Amino acid sequence: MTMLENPSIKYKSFGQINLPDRQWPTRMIENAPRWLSTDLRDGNQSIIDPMDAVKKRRFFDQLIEIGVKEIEVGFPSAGATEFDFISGLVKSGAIPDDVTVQVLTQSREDLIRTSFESLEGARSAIVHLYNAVSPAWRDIVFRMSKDEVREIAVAGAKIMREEAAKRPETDWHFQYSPETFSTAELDFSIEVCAAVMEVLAPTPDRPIILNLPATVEAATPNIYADQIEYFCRHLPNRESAVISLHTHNDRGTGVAAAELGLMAGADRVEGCLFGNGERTGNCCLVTMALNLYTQGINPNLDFSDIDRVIETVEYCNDLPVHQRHPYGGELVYTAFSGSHQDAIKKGFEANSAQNDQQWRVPYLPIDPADLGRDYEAVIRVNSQSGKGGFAWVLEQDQGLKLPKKMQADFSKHVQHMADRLGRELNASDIWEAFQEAYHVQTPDKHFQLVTYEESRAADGTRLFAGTIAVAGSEQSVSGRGNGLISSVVSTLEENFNLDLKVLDYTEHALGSGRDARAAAYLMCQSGDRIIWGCGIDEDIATASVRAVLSAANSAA
Ligand SMILES: CC(=O)SCCNC(=O)CCNC(=O)[C@H](O)C(C)(C)COP(=O)(O)OP(=O)(O)OC[C@H]1O[C@@H](n2cnc3c(N)ncnc32)[C@H](O)[C@@H]1OP(=O)(O)O
Ligand SMILES: CC(C)C(=O)C(=O)O
Repeated sequence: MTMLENPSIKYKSFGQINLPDRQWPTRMIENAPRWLSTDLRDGNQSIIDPMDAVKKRRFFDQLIEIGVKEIEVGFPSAGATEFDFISGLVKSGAIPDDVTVQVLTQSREDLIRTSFESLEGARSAIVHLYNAVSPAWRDIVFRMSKDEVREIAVAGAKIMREEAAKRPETDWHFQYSPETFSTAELDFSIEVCAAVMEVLAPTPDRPIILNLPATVEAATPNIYADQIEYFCRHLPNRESAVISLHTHNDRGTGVAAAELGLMAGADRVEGCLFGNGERTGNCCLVTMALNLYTQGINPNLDFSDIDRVIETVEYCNDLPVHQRHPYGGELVYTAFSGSHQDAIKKGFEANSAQNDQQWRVPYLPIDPADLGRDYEAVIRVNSQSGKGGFAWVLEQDQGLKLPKKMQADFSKHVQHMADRLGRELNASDIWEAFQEAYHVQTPDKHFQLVTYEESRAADGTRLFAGTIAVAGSEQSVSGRGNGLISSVVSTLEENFNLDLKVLDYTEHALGSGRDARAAAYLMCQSGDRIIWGCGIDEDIATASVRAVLSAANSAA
């Protein structure tokens, strides 16, 4: 092979479809399509080690749990593993009444007959026949004329009709795919499909499924949409056909093509979870469905525990789901960077304060909780993070709502830890940094609270008395009146030679029920330093005394 100076000359533009009055660009998707999962066929045929029966069954059960109602369970004539799995599944009674299984076959007599045999006893099933129709396959693979290629399909359809008639106990449905549809002449695809329809005689009540594959994605998604609209407009007896889409992702736009294909008039979408499939994969059903969800359309598929779905898919396919895969990837809701974290934190606060249910959180197109992801997936802290990030983690993990100015103070400690460790900080790292920075319940500190009691004098005045351990030895502190904090501060100043001026104080309840506690935050000036303290205890009064001691420890 010689190297060309400009290899792009090997390829030529796909060109346009002659459809000047195309309607799809002004249409919207308004309803969920019918979904077919081809994970157990197109997905399975493209993985290094095809699934065994155990994996296939686990995948099948997962699809049922998600709510997929049409499932291509395999290619029965591929071999004993496939045949036995399909036949076993049919006989096991594991196919729910509202689920229809589908099998794929080339248009070859022996393979079609084997496919029907595998479905013996099924309540209802779809037999899916295919043959390629585009010029390259006609010339290179079949070495046949158009008429001969059309005849492959017609002959196959006749055998399907015959095999179905032999087994009237099953509710048979037929599907035909003009494989390589998107690179074939549209009028020829229509001609072949119409010929198949003549044999199988579909009606509006018992329609045929015509599945129009972009077997290899070769053009922009608008071209595929044009092809679908053209096909729908020119197919004779259109009302007796369900138009199904089967896109691949060679150009990275398999989902986009399927979305535009729905606007162009299709009724059904075939694909695989997380886009598994030949080469770059099939249309990703997760992305497709959740894209609808974010437009206010119920996709009729349940991804509320997406991690469980990922676990199944990764186990059965033995392939990882990429961390950035739309909706499911481990990192797709995660913000590490400061300004993103700040906006997300504010978004969550605004979202919980608003009355309507409209989701409006910057940087998050979907509520991760809808897919079973919790706060840990959303904000993660490393050296790129800002105060919004760790404040969010502390709030979610410990319930602490740090005052804004204290966040800035704590930020230095977090930055220091992130730089020192050179890795992401998890919730327990941040909590450890916080406890260390503010001497929260650290037993080796200068000032420790030993006892604290509160009572009322006869005239109602608040009295408090406590014991502080200072560098190992115990000292009493006491005070009266409402100025609990200032009393403790002045006791400390008088007895322990401390210089603390209280600048700001906030407190809030922490947790609820039997776990209810309180947190108090204190900002003080000591000389020319600004010092923060934090106290956490069962009641506000004790928490605030602890906050004073926390600040005192920093000042000491
Ligand atoms: C785009 C898609 O994903 S299509 C689905 C593809 N999936 C699979 O192939 C997985 C399962 N397949 C298999 O296990 C095997 O292909 C089998 C067992 C079904 C058949 O194997 P083989 O008999 O060795 O045939 P093979 O698949 O190599 O096909 C080659 C022959 O079938 C013909 N052929 C290919 N597709 C079709 C078709 N859809 N209809 C009719 N004939 C076809 C080819 O032209 C070729 O004919 P030739 O031998 O006269 O040149
Ligand atoms: C058999 C058909 C539907 C197929 O898998 C494809 O064209 O990709």
